[in-house]
Amino acid sequence: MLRLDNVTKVYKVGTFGGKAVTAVDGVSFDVRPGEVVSLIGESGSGKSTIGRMILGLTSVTGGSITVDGVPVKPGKEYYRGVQGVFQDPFSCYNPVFKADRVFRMIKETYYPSVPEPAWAERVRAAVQDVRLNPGEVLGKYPHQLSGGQLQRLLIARALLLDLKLLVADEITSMLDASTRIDVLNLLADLKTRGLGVLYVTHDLSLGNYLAERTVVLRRGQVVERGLTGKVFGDPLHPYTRQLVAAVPRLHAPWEDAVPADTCLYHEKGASGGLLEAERDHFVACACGEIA
Ligand SMILES: Nc1ncnc2c1ncn2[C@@H]1O[C@H](COP(=O)(O)OP(=O)(O)OP(=O)(O)O)[C@@H](O)[C@H]1O
Repeated sequence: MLRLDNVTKVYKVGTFGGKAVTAVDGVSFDVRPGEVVSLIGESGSGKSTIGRMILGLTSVTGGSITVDGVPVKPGKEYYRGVQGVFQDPFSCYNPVFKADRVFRMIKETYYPSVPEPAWAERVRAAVQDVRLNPGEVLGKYPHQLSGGQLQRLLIARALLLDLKLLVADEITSMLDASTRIDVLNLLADLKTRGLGVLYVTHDLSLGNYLAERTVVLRRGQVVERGLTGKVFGDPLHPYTRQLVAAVPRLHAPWEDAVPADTCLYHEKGASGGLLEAERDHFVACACGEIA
């Protein structure tokens, strides 16, 4: 469904755009219907840039991004099937309007001919689907709702469309632990409706909890990707090993990652792209990481 092929993003920065920052460099992966793929990497690795390109919020410099074979095309039809939810739910609402105005905008744009009572029923159902009580949340201003409630209303809003793909960018980072799990479980529910979810996070344990497949990004490049159990159960790239070793564990001391002394990619004589080390488990060259 979502497919990125050799995608690159170069930002022009500095006076008159004289300098170039390569934020994303030759990235390829896909998201299938009914699965969550997590995009993991340190700050500045290019995760949000990838999300923004998929949502048509910034242009692609090279390569291609398609949804069901169709290139990203910002506009009404595209956003009917592809939506984003972001880290700070408050920034998505206008504080002077009641929070459920986000639903009104969907109706005006996509469903102007649906009669009001039928629309109100659809909104109520979508709000219940995200485990909120319509009577408690509809009709309130954003400041009268919690971050978790606002985040869920944004997901409900997305559910009112014929959604194929949801880009969820750090959506749980401002939530407390119990609300975070609620929202994560909600994303997991979306899978059962056949939606694809790209879950952007720097938190490996949340990605591990939720995602069928994982893409590990470093400095704009994919260093490892594949089935989540394989990527985190048997990390092949030194950077992924560092990430796994850095996950805090209760009642256990921090562990150092085992330093890599060989590059699997070159050991296996791979060239170009990623090495398929085993089925559904790919790794990049790690020569630059070997001491
Ligand atoms: N609009 C922009 N103009 C210039 N450079 C940008 C722009 N947006 C991002 N960058 C640069 O691109 C790189 C990737 O940024 P991006 O926000 O995609 O990373 P990220 O992995 O999402 O980071 P974080 O986890 O901190 O949000 C960084 O070096 C960043 O400074």
